[in-house]
Amino acid sequence: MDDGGDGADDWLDERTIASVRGDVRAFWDSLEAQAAQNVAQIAYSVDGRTFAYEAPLTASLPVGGYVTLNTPDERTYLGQVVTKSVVHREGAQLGLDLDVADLPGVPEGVNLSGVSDRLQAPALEGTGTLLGRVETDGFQRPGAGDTFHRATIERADAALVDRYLAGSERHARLPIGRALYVDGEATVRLDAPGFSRHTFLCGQSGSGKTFSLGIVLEQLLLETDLRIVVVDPNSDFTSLGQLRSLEEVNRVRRDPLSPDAYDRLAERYREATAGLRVFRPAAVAGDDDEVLRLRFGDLSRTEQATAVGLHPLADRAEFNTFWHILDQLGGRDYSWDEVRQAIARDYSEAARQLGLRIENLGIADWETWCSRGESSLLDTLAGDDWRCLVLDVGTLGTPSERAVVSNAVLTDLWSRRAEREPTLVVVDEAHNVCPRDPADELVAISTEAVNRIAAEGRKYGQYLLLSTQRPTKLAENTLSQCENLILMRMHSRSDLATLAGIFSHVPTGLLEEATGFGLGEAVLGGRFVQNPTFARFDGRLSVEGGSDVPATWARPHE
Ligand SMILES: Nc1ncnc2c1ncn2[C@@H]1O[C@H](COP(=O)(O)OP(=O)(O)OP(=O)(O)O)[C@@H](O)[C@H]1O
Repeated sequence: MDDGGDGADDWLDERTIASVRGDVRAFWDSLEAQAAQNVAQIAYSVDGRTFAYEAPLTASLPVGGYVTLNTPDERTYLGQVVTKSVVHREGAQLGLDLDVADLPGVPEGVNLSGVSDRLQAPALEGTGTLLGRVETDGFQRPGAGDTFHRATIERADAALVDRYLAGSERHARLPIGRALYVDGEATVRLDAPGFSRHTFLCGQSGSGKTFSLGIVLEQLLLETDLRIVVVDPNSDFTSLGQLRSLEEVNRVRRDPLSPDAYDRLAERYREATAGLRVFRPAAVAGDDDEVLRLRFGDLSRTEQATAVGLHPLADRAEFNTFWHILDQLGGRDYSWDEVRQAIARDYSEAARQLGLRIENLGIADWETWCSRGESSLLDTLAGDDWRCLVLDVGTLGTPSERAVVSNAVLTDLWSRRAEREPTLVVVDEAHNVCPRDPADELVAISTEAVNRIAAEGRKYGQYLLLSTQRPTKLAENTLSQCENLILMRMHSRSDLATLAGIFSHVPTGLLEEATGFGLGEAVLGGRFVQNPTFARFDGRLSVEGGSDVPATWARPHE
């Protein structure tokens, strides 16, 4: 730009032209804004199962959210948005014919006629699932005849969503929280029979897995008769039988309980947890707990040999001596002390080596072992005077002790499969019990035991609920047998891709929402929900066990 001397007129001309350009741009922008506003909010379905929609950019249609679709022939459907993307639609071709010749400062010969361009209108496009045709008495599953064109689409009313989520009353339903992306309150309930499939609960640290698992266990106790065994590595469920105070219950609930409702609930919870037995190591067991102990004879021969680190070929002589000593003890009710005494009475070199091995490994010092006459955890498991067993393995002294207890329980449960007693086996931090790459022989045994239940347990009434932070840490065979998914906050794209491969009944677009979840939020998929459902877990009743360290260290300094 030349702005000096005789060029002043040119400068004026350019400024005028810039101003005209600005006006034209503003006019154009206003046309595009109008075009964007005028995008129709409509949907169509060509198969009666799914729908596609378009909507203005500002329409509030979150992925996972519920929508109602009203067709021109007055049918109403409830749907769920599964994908959403922004597209730039081509609008009308507009031509400009501006007469600028008379504007002051416009040089002769400048002409703005014949300028033409195409309007661009950004819009939302996406797809969804048709969940049901709304009838006066409920929802009809849509079929091939449920196709439509140009239905209106808008966010569904909370009452309608609540009605849909209430499901059928033919079987127990477990209220676990509130539906997400609903303008109002809609309760999410899990279908109790869905727990006859294995369940995988997954989310990164601090996403609320343990809290949510607690809610699921409380509701299973309250609403069903399913037996539950919890392998609890962080002492998180040792207080499962203790109801929070009314004030504490209401602190973690959206809809507060009245004192009367709390009293009624407390009574029901007392009854539901009457058969709850918490087993903890002797050093930490309280008055209401039982001592977590095993008899050495409870273990299978393989577990016994693995516990003392013996390999049948690499340690031929010691292994053989050990085997003979156990044979001589006979039966299965011998204690660890008796095994040690029998080894001490044997003066062979192999027995001496065996004694040294046991001493060096420190196995004799494990607090897990019963003395003769003391009852073992497996005695309780064999009886029928329990409803739920919580095994606080986390407080045991060594990883080997934890593995031996988990192995004994899992192997024993499997050996009782012919009893066909429906039992849910809950393993928190499951990557320690059935990891993808077992670190040692003891963990290899527990991995195998969980794999067995995962593969064949269902037909004997043995169901798994496995919780962990990362799916890739869990044994692949086990994970691939899980049908139910509770996915909480998860940032890792590769972990989400793994889940998408296994839980293909949950659309990938819905799984990806997990990257933005807040505390306690989850997407639920599988047999215990009618369709993938977004929820915030809400309403924990019992006291949390191993709580996080409070962040008092981060208080601002005075
Ligand atoms: N839905 C919820 N409502 C209120 N508080 C919650 C909720 N979910 C979790 N919390 C609280 O958030 C904290 C972290 O939750 P939690 O221990 O369940 O996370 P986590 O995913 O199990 O973590 P980690 O994998 O590290 O054990 C706890 O103090 C818990 O009380």
